[in-house]
Amino acid sequence: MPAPRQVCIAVIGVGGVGRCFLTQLQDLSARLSQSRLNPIYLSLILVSRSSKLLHSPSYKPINLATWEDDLNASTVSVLPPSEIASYLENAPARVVLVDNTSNQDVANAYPLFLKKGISVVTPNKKAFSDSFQLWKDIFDAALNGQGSGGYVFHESSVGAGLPVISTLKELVETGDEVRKIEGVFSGTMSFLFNSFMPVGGGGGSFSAEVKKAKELGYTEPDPRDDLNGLDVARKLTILARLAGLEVESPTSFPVQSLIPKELESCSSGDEFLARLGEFDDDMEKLKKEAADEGKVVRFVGSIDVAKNDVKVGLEKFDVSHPIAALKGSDNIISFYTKRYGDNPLIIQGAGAGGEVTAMGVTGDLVKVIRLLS
Ligand SMILES: NC(=O)C1=CN([C@@H]2O[C@H](COP(=O)(O)OP(=O)(O)OC[C@H]3O[C@@H](n4cnc5c(N)ncnc54)[C@H](OP(=O)(O)O)[C@@H]3O)[C@@H](O)[C@H]2O)C=CC1
Ligand SMILES: N[C@@H](CC=O)C(=O)O
Ligand code: NA
Repeated sequence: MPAPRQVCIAVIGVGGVGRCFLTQLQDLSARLSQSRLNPIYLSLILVSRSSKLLHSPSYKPINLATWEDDLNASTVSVLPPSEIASYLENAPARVVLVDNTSNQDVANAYPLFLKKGISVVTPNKKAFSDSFQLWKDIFDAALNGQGSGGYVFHESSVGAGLPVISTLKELVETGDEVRKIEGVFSGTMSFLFNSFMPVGGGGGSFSAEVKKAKELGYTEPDPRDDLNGLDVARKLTILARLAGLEVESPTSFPVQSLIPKELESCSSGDEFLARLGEFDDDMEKLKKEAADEGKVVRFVGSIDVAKNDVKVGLEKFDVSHPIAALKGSDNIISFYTKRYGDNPLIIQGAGAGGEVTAMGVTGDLVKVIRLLS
């Protein structure tokens, strides 16, 4: 029988997604360690939030049942990514870093982690949708890119746990020609328009639905990052790059913002949310204009690969269109390819929420563990 193997895990970010991930990690850890033929032991060796960090110089595993109390009791301040990388590179087994933040500094350090042999799994879009140079640096360092370092997987950076990135990669790797990708890419925007402007009329005020989307854990930490279209633009940047386009950044193509001009100078997300209701009438007008044409408005994006054309914004849809019929935070993503012809390959389901996003992260972790074992 082969010797039992160990994989060390470090988790940065324990918010809506991070907490769900840690619960899923506890289950996964129990299942892998109980395998009779091929046990694998997962050791959590670092956990951190924005203010605090828990780790041990001797790499003593953190208890997955008590991590939260133990982290709260920690007196260690958060460390810069370079120090975290130095700690992790000397761990007693291969390490997977799970970044559950939306932090740019952590994202910028992925090439460093990867070069040190540390694998990265993450729902954080920042690294893959920032400059094209950062994208190149990551995949030049990664073992599942052109490099010899750790592995990198980021399924939940688009469509939460839905298999969007793995599907696109397989289309490309098996030689299909991806022509167009289009759909609804934001759980927040989907929820907002499905509940503010449902087919058949009714719906709450726009500002009240934004607050609900935040409470449900669908929005980015600052909901302005969803409403300004940038979150969708980041997802399209990632998909366009995977489809072969050298998109320079999420601001290098047209993106429609739903932030009223007067609120662009708000100094915080809370101030923005407190004042958003002042603009509900504008959104009601948009709703009425569409209804008068027998349509609804939805926030969509598209990538035309041949034309190198990416765009994000509002569009009107007939009430019979599948995009108009979406429910809750559902995303719908259609891949038009040479093989699939006029009938696209379609992926649909919840595109935001802690559990479904964490599932994509845990799925990526399982892929890395298999590759490392
Ligand atoms: N929520 C969703 O439905 C989806 C989210 N995502 C992505 O998942 C990621 C996490 O989202 P979500 O859980 O909703 O966000 P939250 O705001 O709920 O959680 C973010 C966590 O990151 C921590 N954090 C922020 N900066 C740092 C830092 N420098 N060092 C250590 N910890 C830090 C925060 O610390 P503290 O607790 O101290 O505030 C918090 O624990 C984001 O990148 C998001 O885009 C992707 C798909 C869907
Ligand atoms: N805020 C995002 C979360 C997932 O990426 C969304 O609403 O889709
Ligand atoms: Na996904």
